[in-house]
Amino acid sequence: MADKIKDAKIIFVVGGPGSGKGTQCEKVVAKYGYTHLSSGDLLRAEVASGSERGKTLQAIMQKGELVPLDTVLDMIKDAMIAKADVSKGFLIDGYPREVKQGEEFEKKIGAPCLLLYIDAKGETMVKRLMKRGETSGRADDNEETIKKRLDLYYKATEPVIAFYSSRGIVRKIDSELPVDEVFGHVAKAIDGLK
Ligand SMILES: Nc1ncnc2c1ncn2[C@H]1C[C@H](O)[C@@H](COP(=O)(O)OP(=O)(O)O)O1
Ligand SMILES: [Mg+2]
Repeated sequence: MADKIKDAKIIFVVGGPGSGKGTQCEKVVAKYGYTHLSSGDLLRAEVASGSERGKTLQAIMQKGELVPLDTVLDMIKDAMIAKADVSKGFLIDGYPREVKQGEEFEKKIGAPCLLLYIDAKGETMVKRLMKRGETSGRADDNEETIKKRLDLYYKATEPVIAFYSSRGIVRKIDSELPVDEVFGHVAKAIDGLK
């Protein structure tokens, strides 16, 4: 089963909460037909299902903490396998959150050919998340949880970027720009793939 996705084009989309990962991924889907898998969306769908696992996940996410690695990875892998036959490539959005998650992903699924590093300033991310929180209904889009998520991002996720930089697959995207300009740079990075 996993063989089907071994040779797939895999792009990691990494950046802080509210940096614009989801926004850019949607545009990539529209232009390139890639499959967008947001680890956060997969987890929130599990929460919405009302399952026991969902209840445990909700408590963790509400605190702004990372859910157990195996849970996220299994969800991503299942979703990738489900799309393997029709997908031209996969955008893995919001994963890896820490270096260990990247290592496990590569062991169980495959290696990314590109890491899009969606970069915005801390104050910009807070501002965007507070605004998103007015309508998102997300339990973690509140001031206290936002602060925890940002701290965790700097501590756990920034090392992910350093880890993949040494492989030469990181493209840093300035996400302070208007959405369409940001996308121009994202598209250039994707067009640069073999
Ligand atoms: N380049 C940009 N300029 C202004 N606002 C942006 C932006 N990119 C995203 N946003 C807005 C849309 C959302 O309300 C909010 C967070 O974006 P998002 O795509 O949901 O972020 P993420 O998925 O990284 O958490 O910021
Ligand atoms: Mg998102």
